[in-house]
Amino acid sequence: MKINKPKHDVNPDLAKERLKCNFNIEEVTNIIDGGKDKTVQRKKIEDIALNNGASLDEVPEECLSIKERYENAVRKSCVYGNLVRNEMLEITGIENFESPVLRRTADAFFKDISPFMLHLGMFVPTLIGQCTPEQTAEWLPKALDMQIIGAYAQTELGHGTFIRGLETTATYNPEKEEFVLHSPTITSYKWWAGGLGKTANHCVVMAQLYTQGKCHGTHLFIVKIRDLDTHMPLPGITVGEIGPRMGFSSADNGFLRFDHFRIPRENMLMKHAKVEKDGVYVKSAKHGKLTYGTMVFIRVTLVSEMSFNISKAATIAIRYSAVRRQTELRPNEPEPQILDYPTQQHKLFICIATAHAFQLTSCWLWNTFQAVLADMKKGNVDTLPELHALSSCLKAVSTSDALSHIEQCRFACGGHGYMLSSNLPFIYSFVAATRTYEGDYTVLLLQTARFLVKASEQAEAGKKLTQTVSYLNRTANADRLNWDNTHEGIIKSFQVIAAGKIGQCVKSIRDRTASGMDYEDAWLMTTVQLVGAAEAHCRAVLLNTYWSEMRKITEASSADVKKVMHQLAVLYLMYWALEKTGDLLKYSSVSKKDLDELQRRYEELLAELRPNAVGLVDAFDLRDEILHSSLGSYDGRVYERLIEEAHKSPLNDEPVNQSFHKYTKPLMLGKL
Ligand SMILES: CCCCCCCCCC/C=C\CCCC(=O)SCCNC(=O)CCNC(=O)[C@H](O)C(C)(C)COP(=O)(O)OP(=O)(O)OC[C@H]1O[C@@H](n2cnc3c(N)ncnc32)[C@H](O)[C@@H]1OP(=O)(O)O
Ligand SMILES: Cc1cc2nc3c(=O)[nH]c(=O)nc-3n(C[C@H](O)[C@H](O)[C@H](O)COP(=O)(O)OP(=O)(O)OC[C@H]3O[C@@H](n4cnc5c(N)ncnc54)[C@H](O)[C@@H]3O)c2cc1C
Repeated sequence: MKINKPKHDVNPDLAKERLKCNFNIEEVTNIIDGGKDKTVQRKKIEDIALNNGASLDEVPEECLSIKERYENAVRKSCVYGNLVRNEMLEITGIENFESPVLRRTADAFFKDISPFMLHLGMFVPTLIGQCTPEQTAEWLPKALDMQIIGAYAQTELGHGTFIRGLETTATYNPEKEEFVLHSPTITSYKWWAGGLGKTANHCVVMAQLYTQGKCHGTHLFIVKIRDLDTHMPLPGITVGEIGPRMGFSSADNGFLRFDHFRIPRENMLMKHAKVEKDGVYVKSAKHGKLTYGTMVFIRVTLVSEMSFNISKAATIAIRYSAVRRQTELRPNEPEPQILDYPTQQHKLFICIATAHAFQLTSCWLWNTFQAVLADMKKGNVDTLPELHALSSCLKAVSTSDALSHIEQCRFACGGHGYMLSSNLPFIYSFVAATRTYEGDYTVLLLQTARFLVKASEQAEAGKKLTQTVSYLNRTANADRLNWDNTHEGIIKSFQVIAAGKIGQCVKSIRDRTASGMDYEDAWLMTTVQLVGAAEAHCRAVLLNTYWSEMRKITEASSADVKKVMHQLAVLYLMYWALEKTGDLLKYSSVSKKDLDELQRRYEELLAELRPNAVGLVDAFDLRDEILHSSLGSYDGRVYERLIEEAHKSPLNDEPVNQSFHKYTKPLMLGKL
């Protein structure tokens, strides 16, 4: 495999690590990419995007002022957008405009975030999923060609989670065949939408639809908010940026207020429900929640996004841990590489395994999503609730796990991991937002719990359940599972834990209603348990999917690759079994002796994986331009890069800062 040759000598410790690797790295890269041809395609696209140096910043993004950072990000977005439009989409095919390969190259341009991200990330998918064929013909080519730039304005100052509580109104006027968009209260300001503040000239707006004097709930509208030539906000539109936040600092998350702003009837996105010219409302024939489709789509894509982010953090932390030496183990012996500490391996090897677990699960989820879309095309929406439950819990758990693993990667890099030049803080703050946006963690797990409680009741009634909950048919009446210390045994025990927790939730709700509580209160009182049950279900799905997909995908692999992929999956199973010993003790016959044995095997496995650690992160094949890290580059020149980055700090532009003469010296002389 062609590796982008480092310009400098590779750090000797890192070079030695690469000699130790006992499997074919290229083979693993091909598995991650989804095949050899996909690796070739990805590399071709990366060469187009990255070889001309357009992504490089003279001054690091983080050293710029807010305005400069935004302006620089727009500049790079335009260069990048142009490359996507003119060269990259030709290779992926226009239908793959959200291919992870494009997503990956975008990271080389933006340490933080592109102000255009939501244009391709949400605006375009909404047009694809919510427009009639006529609307698609009108809007989509312009959006894909970037003649118009869009945002997705759903959340308001007062409501994000509870979509039915949104207050923006769209009132239909049949005489003029127009909708009037209005923000009636301060809490109805649209708030948060990425790219809305300064970049977008259009946006998709979620608003309460009124026609013939009746409210029909939230629907989507496409709205032009700025003049295409001058970029000035149109009359009736107040738009701006919401201010600095934890991350997302090179983008313009926006606010938007409508003052009786008129749009043509054709601007309601009418694939599912519509308003006729005379004002008659025609509801969706298929399902009431199809306007939420973009959210489901993004939740599905976020699982692969989390795999990518963990793989970046793991690459940085593992390469750094191979270079970094700290603390004598024995007097007069060289300090060991910190990667030799089992505690360090415990923090980091699970990250490699999780990146693979999420990647394989995301492919499986994507196929499930495509199958549901195909069903819906034929008018069958029966599979939608399961997809909603699955995408909700996988989005919640993958973003939450990614966040804690990335934080562990930062801890694993000690003080240097706190430097922005390590890139770990950027990765962390980006992923921190994913736990909240597109549906908060708790809220989404409670959506899954609704589905699980219904499924449990169906299992109780002897009905056959769909695939992801079919374990409830087998385990509904099981009390404590007989512990079986095999891989399949661990997966089964997680299914029994999930079934036990769901059963306990159903019992709590029933006990509470039997004692006089109404159903809503009984549900509310049980929500802490319900969140735990949905998380347990998600763990069972993740473990089962990772294990079975790993076995499938490595069927034709070489023996060494099979072995290392198998070791990672076993590590994942054991890690989670040990994390959840309390649940295992409660729901299975596992003994202290069994758990001690599991712990011993886990520690041995860390040691077995140790020689392959650097090879495994090299297999993610993340170019230095994408990693943006002083600690994680391929050549391991950690200390040299930290010093080079320090010299880029604007505070080092002059030997004495003016504040000394203005403030410090007068203070020292008692003249302040
Ligand atoms: C180069 C390419 C780059 C690509 C990059 C990709 C990465 C993209 C990054 C994007 C970056 C930032 C994006 C951030 C964007 C946003 O955050 S947009 C805003 C997102 N907002 C949310 O997610 C809000 C969360 N809230 C909800 O989803 C719903 O309100 C909630 C589900 C919580 C409840 O909805 P209600 O309308 O109140 O519904 P209920 O009455 O509770 O439920 C009724 C039944 O409907 C079922 N339901 C709900 N949602 C769905 C759904 N989506 N699909 C199918 N079914 C659904 C629900 O379960 C109930 O069913 P039941 O009655 O139990 O059978
Ligand atoms: C970086 C970023 C980018 C974003 N981009 C966009 C965008 O482009 N477009 C857009 O429309 N929106 C966007 N959002 C908004 C985002 O979708 C919402 O913030 C998110 O859905 C959470 O909603 P909320 O802010 O109303 O939180 P809240 O719902 O107010 O949550 C606050 C707390 O209350 C809890 N809670 C709320 N409801 C319940 C319940 N029913 N049961 C139990 N607990 C509950 C939550 O768990 C949480 O702990 C973005 C947000 C961020 C942070």
